[in-house]
Amino acid sequence: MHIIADENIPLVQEFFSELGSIETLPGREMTSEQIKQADILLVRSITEVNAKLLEGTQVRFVATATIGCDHIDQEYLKSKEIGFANAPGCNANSVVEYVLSVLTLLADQEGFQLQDKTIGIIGAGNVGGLLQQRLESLGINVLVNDPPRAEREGAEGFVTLDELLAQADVISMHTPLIRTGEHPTLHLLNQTRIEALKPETILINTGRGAAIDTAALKERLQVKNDLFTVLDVWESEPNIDHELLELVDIATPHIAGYSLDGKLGGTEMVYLAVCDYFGLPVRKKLGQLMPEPPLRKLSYSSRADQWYAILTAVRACYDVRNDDMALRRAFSRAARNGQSTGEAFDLLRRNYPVRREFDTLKIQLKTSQKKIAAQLEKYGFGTKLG
Ligand SMILES: NC(=O)c1ccc[n+]([C@@H]2O[C@H](COP(=O)([O-])OP(=O)(O)OC[C@H]3O[C@@H](n4cnc5c(N)ncnc54)[C@H](O)[C@@H]3O)[C@@H](O)[C@H]2O)c1
Ligand SMILES: O=C(O)[C@H](O)[C@H](O)COP(=O)(O)O
Repeated sequence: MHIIADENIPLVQEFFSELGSIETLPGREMTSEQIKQADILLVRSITEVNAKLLEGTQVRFVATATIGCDHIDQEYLKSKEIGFANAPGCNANSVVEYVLSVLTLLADQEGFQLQDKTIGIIGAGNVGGLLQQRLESLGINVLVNDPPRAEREGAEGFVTLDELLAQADVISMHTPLIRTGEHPTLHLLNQTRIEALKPETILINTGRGAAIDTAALKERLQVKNDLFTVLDVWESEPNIDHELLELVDIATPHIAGYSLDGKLGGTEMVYLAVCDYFGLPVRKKLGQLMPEPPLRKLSYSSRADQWYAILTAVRACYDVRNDDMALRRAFSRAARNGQSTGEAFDLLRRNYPVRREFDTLKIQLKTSQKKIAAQLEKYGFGTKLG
């Protein structure tokens, strides 16, 4: 079998080489001509997979090593009996840790306690649901809006979008991009809803950029400048709106799900899906291909304060400010040199540094610090007393 894969799918050779020949290509520019001879096409979210790409090829199976599928024309695939898989939940924990990094940073900077805030989650699937669990275990009040789930499971435990927007101090968006149907998310936060946001609301979007109307958000920020905004995803990536970038407080290049753990999990999931589809034995396991690196250790004995321990641990693992700075620097450099900022956006994503998840950091504490250990564990860190 001939397999064509996006060049940014880690361990693709290691997982797939026994199944056939592998060719890797830049995902943004993949053409029908290039993939003509492929039996299997492995993509990430930057490749539009539709009739234009697949017509005239012999592709029999498409897999995306991502959670989101809005770049795939699944109806077309069905009509041509081409198999399909994505990687549900593969990087959910990474996104949750991104949000925790944002929240702890803001609480520290602005001097508030997370337990005093109401956090509204829009879209409570793998990512939003995990975030809800993590926040509730920390004693934070959470409101959830997810109409498809509310219809299936009953309204209890859910609020309407307008209730959430009116009550939440922090809004975290985790919806897929859905353009049609009963519950579309395209410009879910439209002008009216953006205007209705309470002053000082913290708005975080790690779902898909087009769930927010960029023009309306820009207008609110330009006219009132009274929101705190955190955007990881943008309309028209990689050619994002420069004025909006200047206006938001934390700006990152769609890397919330980019922990190494999340990316490799995505590769493993699509490998398993290919084996299943073609009835092939599963011969590779992530653990064999990438033995766990030794746990990193952090000693925490200097201060008895719980909050300081949390900040230290979160920052040691993932500090969102580094990604914000990298994006702004890359854009200034590109503008100075007359280069495309779209390319700079993609380059940052392609060369993203290794980021490990919270459970790979073990925090050594004194036996007297049991309470701190318990709190750190709720964030997902490993701890060791004594
Ligand atoms: N920034 C990143 O790096 C990153 C990483 C992973 C996923 N994502 C994005 O996050 C999205 C969500 O991921 P997930 O794993 O939780 O997906 P999921 O499919 O498990 O959950 C999505 C949830 O959104 C709900 N939903 C659908 N329409 C809605 C609407 N109109 N209003 C409110 N809720 C609605 C669904 O019912 C579902 O519960 C993905 O589709 C992807 O686009 C981004
Ligand atoms: O949907 C997803 O899984 C995420 O948005 C993922 O992080 C996207 O990464 P990309 O495919 O753009 O590299």
